[in-house]
Amino acid sequence: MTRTPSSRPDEPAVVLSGVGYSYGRTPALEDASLTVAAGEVVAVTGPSGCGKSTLLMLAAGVLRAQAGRVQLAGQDLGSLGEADRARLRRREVGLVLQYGQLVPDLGVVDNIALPLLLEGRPPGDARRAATSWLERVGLELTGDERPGELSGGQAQQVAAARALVASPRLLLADEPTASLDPRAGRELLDLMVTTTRSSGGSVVLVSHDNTVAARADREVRLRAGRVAHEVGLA
Ligand SMILES: Nc1ncnc2c1ncn2[C@@H]1O[C@H](COP(=O)(O)OP(=O)(O)OP(=O)(O)O)[C@@H](O)[C@H]1O
Repeated sequence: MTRTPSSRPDEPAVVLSGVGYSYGRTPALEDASLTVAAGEVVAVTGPSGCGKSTLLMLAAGVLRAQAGRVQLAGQDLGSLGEADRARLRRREVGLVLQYGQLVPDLGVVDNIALPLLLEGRPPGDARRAATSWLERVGLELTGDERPGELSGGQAQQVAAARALVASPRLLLADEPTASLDPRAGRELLDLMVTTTRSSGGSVVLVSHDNTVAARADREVRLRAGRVAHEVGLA
């Protein structure tokens, strides 16, 4: 497991303070706050359109908060330019999005290896680690398949492997099991939570699914772009 010098073990993985975000005239989040402690697993739930994915994208620094502040691994994202935000995200965050978002022209193993290659790991090492993650997420593939040849569930498993391969300090997952059958979904969720936690990392799970929320220490419910309710589950 590798930890970067910037991340202290007791520092919250991410802190969102009074954040706001609108897509043009459509408000998505307003004055939303959330702190995810080191090692914590948080489920973000709420009805469609309440701002869950937007919150996740702000936490990852993919979107930039229009109000309030986001600190990722102790760094204020608002003070960083695009390139520095991308670098910090690459180092600290594993992102699993709803539809996998894999690189279409790369084979499955190369997709999984990508975060390690971008960190400068030798290609042979990176591919070996990627191949072992392919098995750990439960896929029996050669590794040369292109994302276009995968089912939705397989694409989610590959996306999870890509997010986990670099031992992220913060795993952010948007409906990570939506395309999987219940058993495969449970197994993938377990793998994501136990692996990230065992290396001291934190997990944020966005989901409609109660079984996903039940896997968390704490559930944060959003309603119409605001944190409506927090439920301790542990
Ligand atoms: N790219 C976009 N352009 C315009 N409006 C958007 C965009 N993405 C989201 N929105 C709007 O922002 C609001 C919050 O959307 P968001 O996707 O964050 O909600 P969500 O809770 O994740 O929804 P779901 O559970 O359906 O995925 C909604 O009103 C949505 O229509």
